[in-house]
Amino acid sequence: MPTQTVSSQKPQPSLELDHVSRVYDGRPVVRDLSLRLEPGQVTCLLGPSGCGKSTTLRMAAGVERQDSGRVLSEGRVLSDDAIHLPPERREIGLMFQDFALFPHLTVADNIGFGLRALSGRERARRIGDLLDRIGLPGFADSFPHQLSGGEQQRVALARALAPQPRILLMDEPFSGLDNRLRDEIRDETLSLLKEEGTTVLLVTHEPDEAMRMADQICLMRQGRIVQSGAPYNVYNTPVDRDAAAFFSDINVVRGVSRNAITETPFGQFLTPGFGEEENVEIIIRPQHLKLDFDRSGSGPNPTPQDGAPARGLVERARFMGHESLVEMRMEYDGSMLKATIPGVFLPQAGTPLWMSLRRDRCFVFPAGTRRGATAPQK
Ligand SMILES: Nc1ncnc2c1ncn2[C@@H]1O[C@H](COP(=O)(O)OP(=O)(O)OP(=O)(O)O)[C@@H](O)[C@H]1O
Repeated sequence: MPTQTVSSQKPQPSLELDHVSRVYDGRPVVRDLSLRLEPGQVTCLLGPSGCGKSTTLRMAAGVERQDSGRVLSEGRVLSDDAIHLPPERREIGLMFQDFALFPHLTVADNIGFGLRALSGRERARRIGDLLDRIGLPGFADSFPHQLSGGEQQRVALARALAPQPRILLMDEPFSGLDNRLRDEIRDETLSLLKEEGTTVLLVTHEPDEAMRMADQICLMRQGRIVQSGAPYNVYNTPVDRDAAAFFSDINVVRGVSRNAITETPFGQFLTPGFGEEENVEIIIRPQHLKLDFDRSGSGPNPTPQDGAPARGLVERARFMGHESLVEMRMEYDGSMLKATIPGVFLPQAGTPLWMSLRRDRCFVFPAGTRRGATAPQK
């Protein structure tokens, strides 16, 4: 096999992209991107449409060749300037959005498509086992057109996993399913992937999907990975304002740093490392903005955890199912802030309420910059 081995002291990732780049028509769409898939883990490439996720996945698969950089598997070079193994020689499974089953083959033959090397008995055993595990034991002789969308998706997953690929690359595999079914199929898929111990790279533009599925999220923007880590860390310590905003609505409180302190209607924030007179943005998610009733013009006492409260008037309140969304207009400067409150809380428009910010959930960034994170305020 025309491959080379690269020595390394660290445990080898199942798949590694090493400084890969891709240019289309003179436009860089993947820029110097490095990524490691750890064995048995689900890694989600998450980002807005057009940021280069699918191109990255196609280079990992070998369907497409990078202009520069390398693709390795367990330290073995799969593709670089000299070598390029085709997809079928990479022991990689692929599953795309249009998971097109072969319409003229039965469910069993679709699942068994990649198992032609096995004996008839072994093949039948593996197909039967997978049919049981996807919850479709009686469907072996059905044809794809006789199945619902969710059932077809399950069969496509079984087909992709049947040859026991070490690595499965999935490009928006759930996007053809309706919302309710999607959650169910995602959970089933994750259980099956974990049972099989498959290493997965999953491309999605949906933060909820990445949070639900991933061991590691790689957040992409304009051809680069701007942040990667466990879902909890990526959500709770965003690298910049846009990274925070990708996962939920955000509130932005603005101020100016003077002597390493930024005054806001919610009290002082420490802004060490900021320039004198530098504009500061304090970001907080709506669920971390607290609301309190107005008691004859005064609010709750300031605390180290929540800083000082600021008063506002309810602009509108809406019931969203499991929570209520309250939009507040700040008395201080007329700006709008949003709070989400669990359960039913629907104050009348014009009601005065006091808002405070959970300090440990605030992110402080220089205004208008990307990737300039400082630590959350303690
Ligand atoms: N074969 C191609 N030729 C020219 N441009 C391409 C080609 N494939 C993709 N592009 C462009 O490269 C950019 C990145 O595309 P890519 O499909 O990787 O993004 P994506 O993040 O997966 O987006 P989406 O979620 O919409 O699929 C896009 O602007 C796209 O139009």
